[in-house]
Amino acid sequence: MTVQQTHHANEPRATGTAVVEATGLRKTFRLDHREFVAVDNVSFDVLRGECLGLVGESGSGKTTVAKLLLGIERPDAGRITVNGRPRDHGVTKARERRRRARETQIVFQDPYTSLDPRQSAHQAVMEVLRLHFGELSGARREKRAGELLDSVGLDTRRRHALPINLSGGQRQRIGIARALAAEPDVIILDEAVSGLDVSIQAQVLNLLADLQAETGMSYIFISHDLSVIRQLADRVIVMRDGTIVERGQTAKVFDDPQHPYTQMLRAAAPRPGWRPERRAAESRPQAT
Ligand SMILES: Nc1ncnc2c1ncn2[C@@H]1O[C@H](COP(=O)(O)OP(=O)(O)OP(=O)(O)O)[C@@H](O)[C@H]1O
Repeated sequence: MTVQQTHHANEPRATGTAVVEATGLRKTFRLDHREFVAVDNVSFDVLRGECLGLVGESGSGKTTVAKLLLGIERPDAGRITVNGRPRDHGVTKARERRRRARETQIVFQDPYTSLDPRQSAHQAVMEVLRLHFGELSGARREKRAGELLDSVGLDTRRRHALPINLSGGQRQRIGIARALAAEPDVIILDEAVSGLDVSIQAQVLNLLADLQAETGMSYIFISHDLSVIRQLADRVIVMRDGTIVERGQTAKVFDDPQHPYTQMLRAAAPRPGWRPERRAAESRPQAT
């Protein structure tokens, strides 16, 4: 096991209302003049207040599903609705883009590339607040920025530092604070804790669970790491080569996987007691 257990794992929170509904999604790319199917016949919903896990090896189509949901990629077939409204691709009107940003936000794996290197955490959050809550006074927005940065645990000194002077975990917290600032219905977390040290990973997962309990928003949590999915996701979808091979309540799918691919993923995942450092020490030549 690479991360500690969080205290919120798999507590039922969802309300039963679907925020996101995806039906029959298909996405192909052209590679070397050949058609390549990245996502094929993928259907799922995300309930209000739930965390849906999307698990699968690299290249299984998880990020493509996220891009389809955000409207960054256009599906070749299928339909996506968010809060009952179809999510068509290629929206150009600023007002519609803003409305969508209030519905869905994404936090990427590498916060460094998605953050503006010239902006501090405070400035990044203020920018989102100005965009979405222009009707609030400057003082109210300042107060809200302070609350958001408090909630992700960035202290006064760090919230005014530039990203280059922060650790990976601290930068990830900026990404989360910025996503939260829009008060979205759904946050997509795409390998959002994968690059972090184990202890920081556990802190960020706990933070996400706490924030979800407070706000009732939904998460789509994308990861190739079964142990982090197990901690946060109520339900899980297992993807392989662009298709869903298994789905269900997270504990049930991981404790009793039915599909050979899920069984293989589980067998390949590090278990409690697995200590890479011990293996390394064992194979290291003895000092003389
Ligand atoms: N713009 C694109 N053009 C061509 N092929 C693409 C494009 N985007 C994704 N693919 C291909 O589609 C497949 C699915 O990619 P995707 O990024 O969705 O997988 P993933 O499960 O998120 O993997 P990872 O965990 O490595 O990000 C991969 O084989 C990828 O190379």
